[in-house]
Amino acid sequence: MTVTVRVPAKVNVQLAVGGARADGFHDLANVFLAVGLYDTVTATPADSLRVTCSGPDAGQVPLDRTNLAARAAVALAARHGLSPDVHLHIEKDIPVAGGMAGGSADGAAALLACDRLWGTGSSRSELLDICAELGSDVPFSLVGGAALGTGRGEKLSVLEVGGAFHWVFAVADGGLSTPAVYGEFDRLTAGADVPLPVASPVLLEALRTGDAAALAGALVNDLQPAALSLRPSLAATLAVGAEAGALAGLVSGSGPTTAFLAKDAEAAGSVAAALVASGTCRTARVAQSPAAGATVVDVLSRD
Ligand SMILES: C[C@@](CO)(OP(=O)(O)O)[C@H](O)COP(=O)(O)OP(=O)(O)OC[C@H]1O[C@@H](n2ccc(N)nc2=O)[C@H](O)[C@@H]1O
Ligand SMILES: Nc1ncnc2c1ncn2[C@@H]1O[C@H](COP(=O)(O)OP(=O)(O)O)[C@@H](O)[C@H]1O
Repeated sequence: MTVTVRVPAKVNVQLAVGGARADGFHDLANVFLAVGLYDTVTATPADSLRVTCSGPDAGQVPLDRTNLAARAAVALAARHGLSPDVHLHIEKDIPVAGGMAGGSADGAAALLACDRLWGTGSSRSELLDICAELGSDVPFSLVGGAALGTGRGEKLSVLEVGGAFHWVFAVADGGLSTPAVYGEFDRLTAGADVPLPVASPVLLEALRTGDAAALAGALVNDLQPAALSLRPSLAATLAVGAEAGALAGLVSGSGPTTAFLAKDAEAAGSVAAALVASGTCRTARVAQSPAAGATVVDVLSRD
């Protein structure tokens, strides 16, 4: 049997970051929105655990047991006393180390694929527990749509979304390390009174009503100053998107991908063209949200 799962990227429409906790993590009010850029993970029985990856950025993806897809298989197998003998193939379309949760997406997808392949029949809440062990963003990749993540981002409450939003993502050269960006946030806020992170009622209402202009006015990312400090060239990308008519732009999560909200599909096309022409990013991608979470799209039986 072969099981294929499709899983979306995310953008953080609000990322409110509190002070560093004793365990090194930061409490968040993290409003996740899944966007229609997808990886697919295919799980096939094998003699041992093996990860392969295809796609233009495949060379940047680790293929050892640090890969989040491999870690997901190991975690599920351990819970059931199984050996994680599976071939996981990742077709990577989500930018790598770009603040779009591509690794987390592959973790959630592999978990769902292996659960189906091995017939382990995990409940939704068991799957979500394993996701949270794998990383703060992994539960959201399973759930998709839109959700508020509290704690370190792993405790989710699903949010209503009243319409489609049109995005442009400017993909930067190279990645940014998430711990390094949180570390820079700590350095920039040292000595300051960091407020408790809370979700913005205006932003939640804009999502609920599908109002792009209102959402644009409420977009906020507390990690943006840290990402800009580590990668000052992102300011030029943000300026190009604004001049090209985006309703608003911000750094996606820990970056360095920048995300621009557009009025409609046509406006998104012109913002993308302007970003590519400016030479301030490696490429630009258009995508809509919300998108469904990790979903089994194909099951092939051998017989
Ligand atoms: C910033 C965000 C926004 O959604 O995502 P990215 O933009 O990187 O995709 C997340 O908070 C990233 O989540 P994720 O990438 O799953 O992080 P984890 O593996 O759990 O943690 C990696 C490291 O990030 C830092 N970290 C992560 C989450 C959090 N709430 N506080 C933190 O300080 C810690 O240094 C931790 O060791
Ligand atoms: N399946 C995976 N896909 C991409 N990166 C992965 C994967 N598994 C582990 N990683 C590691 O996670 C790091 C962060 O990648 P990614 O999840 O794409 O970005 P971000 O955390 O910025 O959203 C990469 O640099 C890579 O070393």
